[in-house]
Amino acid sequence: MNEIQLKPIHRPLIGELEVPGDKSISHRAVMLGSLANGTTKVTHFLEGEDCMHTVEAFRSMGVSIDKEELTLTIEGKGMEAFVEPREPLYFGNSGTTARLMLGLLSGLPIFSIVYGDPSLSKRPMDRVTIPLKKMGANFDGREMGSYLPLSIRGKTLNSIDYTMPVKSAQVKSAILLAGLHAEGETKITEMTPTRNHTENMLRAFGADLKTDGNTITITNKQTLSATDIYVPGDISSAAFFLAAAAIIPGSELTLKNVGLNETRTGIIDVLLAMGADIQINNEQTISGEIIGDIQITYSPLQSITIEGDIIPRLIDEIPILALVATQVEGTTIIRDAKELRVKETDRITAITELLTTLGAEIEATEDGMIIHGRTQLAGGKVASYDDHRIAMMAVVASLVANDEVILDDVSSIAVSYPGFFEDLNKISN
Ligand SMILES: O=C(O)C1=C[C@@H](OP(=O)(O)O)[C@@H](O)[C@H](O)C1
Ligand SMILES: C=C(OP(=O)(O)O)C(=O)O
Repeated sequence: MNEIQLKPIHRPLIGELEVPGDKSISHRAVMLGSLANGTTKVTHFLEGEDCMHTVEAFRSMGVSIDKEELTLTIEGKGMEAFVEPREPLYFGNSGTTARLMLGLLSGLPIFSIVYGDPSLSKRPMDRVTIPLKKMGANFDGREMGSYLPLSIRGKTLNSIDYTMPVKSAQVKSAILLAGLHAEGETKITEMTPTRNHTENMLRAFGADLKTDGNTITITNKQTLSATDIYVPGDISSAAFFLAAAAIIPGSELTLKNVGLNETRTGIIDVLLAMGADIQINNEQTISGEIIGDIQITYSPLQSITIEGDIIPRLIDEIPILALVATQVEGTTIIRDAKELRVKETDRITAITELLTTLGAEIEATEDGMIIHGRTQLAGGKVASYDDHRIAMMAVVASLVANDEVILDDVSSIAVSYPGFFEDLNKISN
């Protein structure tokens, strides 16, 4: 255990930061770079534990991936060059690695066994194995292939026309990756748009992909061509500092080169709707993704209701938004977010228990939370539930608490934000 005592800071956050690379885009760059023909250079890669598990998986299948600081050089030789991994592939805590790799591995001509840490072993995999089995994929594992560990005997798949029952970019991406190697045309329809980084990056690698409303069609037998990828700053990491600046009077922060893909910017829309003072500068498009600088100046906020189609656009930011809600006037309602129950931990329970310990007025509902603001948070002893986003939320909570917060373990933060405390120090000293 890596317990930490966190003291309130009682001063504004001031300055400029460049947050680490986007986790979703980093995973996808390794996957597509490995499948492509030629050399792919990935810059501003996220060296968080989750993305490193993706890198290690491809190295175990014979792909040469060189890493120098935050630059990867991937020597892709197409899928025929993949070798059978000798050992089971370990995906740690990473749901994205697990779901996307199941799609990719089921269409490769190799046998593999995949597993993860205790948290990942509890997360549902049937949301991808059900549609992949419809494509002919061969899985075996507990409860008919619903949970890791799973074994996969890859083969040529059939295409499908699939309407997704869950709002999940991981499911969409798994089917798209399987569709790359399936016979014919694979069609996926989503009820609500989810993050579209797989689609953007497949296009950057030259794949033939059509989007018509909420339906995406991919044709088979595609050869991907290597291309260089710059990974924008992760808005899900930036969210912790945006939120901190939004609730600490006098704060003024600029977060540089953050990914602003509109399937991810729900946090900005919510903070603006609450009354935050946010400006976006220097917008540009690189490797098919919009990036820009986010400037935030503290201003008093009001409660709102967060529900419906915006939820997938801020799903990973709900822990930090719940903390913001404790610091604004009025009652904030979060609903339609049942997915939080199957993340690294049951995040609805984790958020509610943690913030209650610190004196917040918050109640859990089946698919969200109701939070009554504004409360002065107190100190206390809290648990991270081994979940990086809960741990970082607790750290931000400690900045506005009136006494010391003791957090049981901070090691999970390395999953998505290895330099989190260094970056916090840069703007809080
Ligand atoms: O595709 C991705 O990279 C991700 C999709 C989301 O999960 P779901 O697809 O399960 O909603 C998100 O919570 C996760 O952090 C990353
Ligand atoms: C849910 C998350 O990631 P994953 O599903 O990849 O574990 C997250 O980063 O908050």
